[in-house]
Amino acid sequence: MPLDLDWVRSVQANTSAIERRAATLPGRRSVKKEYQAAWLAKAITLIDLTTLAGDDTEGRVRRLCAKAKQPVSPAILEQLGLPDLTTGAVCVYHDMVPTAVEALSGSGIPVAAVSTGFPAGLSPFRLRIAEIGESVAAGAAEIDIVITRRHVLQGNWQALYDEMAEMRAACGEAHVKAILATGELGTLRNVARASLVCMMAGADFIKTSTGKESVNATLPVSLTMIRAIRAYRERTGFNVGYKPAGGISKAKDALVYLSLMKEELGDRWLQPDMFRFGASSLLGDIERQLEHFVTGSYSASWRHALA
Ligand SMILES: O=C[C@H](O)COP(=O)(O)O
Repeated sequence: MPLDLDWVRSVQANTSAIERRAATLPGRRSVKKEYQAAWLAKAITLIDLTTLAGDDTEGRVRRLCAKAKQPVSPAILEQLGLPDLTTGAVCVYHDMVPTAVEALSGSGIPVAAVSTGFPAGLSPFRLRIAEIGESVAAGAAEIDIVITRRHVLQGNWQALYDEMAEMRAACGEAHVKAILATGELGTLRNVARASLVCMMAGADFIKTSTGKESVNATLPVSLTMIRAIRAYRERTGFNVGYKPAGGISKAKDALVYLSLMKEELGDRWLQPDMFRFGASSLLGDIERQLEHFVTGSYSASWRHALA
């Protein structure tokens, strides 16, 4: 849709109310036993299993892809009655896209590439656009772009909209997730406004963080972005997906996020085309919990070192 500046400037965020609501979430009694196992299995299908490290190698990416195809040991999956469970996607740097595409071939698991000069997003704009094209040509079905934080901090919504719209166009058929790097946006009001502008410019998903900021996904930020998605849906009829990313590494945290999605947006946002966790180590903890559910004992975390 065109940029609606009146709408953007009218958006406010009541920080203390958002923080109060977010603080009630982790302390609640959680689901137990088979209900917990079912929610954790659901969480696995929503993970963008990620490696975004300077020392990534083809070998590491191939191991990660094997893990995405078979996220939990076959014995546990058999007991759960879920033999075909996979993660939602594998997320890598552009350079690793061909390796991931080859390793996942035939599995139906999409490859997501972080493009546009990730994580700072400050390389020349034409190079950021070219990088998207190269990632798509290499087989990435999903592109995680980073926005220019400066545009938000300066309230230059037109520049943010134009940037996002051009990146959206460069993605073609690929799905685009807009990383806001919320830890660098200063206020929750900025987070809400940036979310809205990216949705207006065509983002399929809005995503909290690169995982490289000093503050990554948080519940107050998530509540702010989820409410922006809800407002956008109510006003335009378009569903936009949500991806919290960075620092989500415990199964119990995943359950809190899923309950938040269910309460705020409903079951539609518990499907892989509407919700993802961006996480490098969450799967290992979920696997431990599922093993405990099936065997009654906890395994050492080193047994689940990968992912
Ligand atoms: O988008 C995904 C993040 O980079 C992953 O962050 P994490 O390593 O803290 O799970």
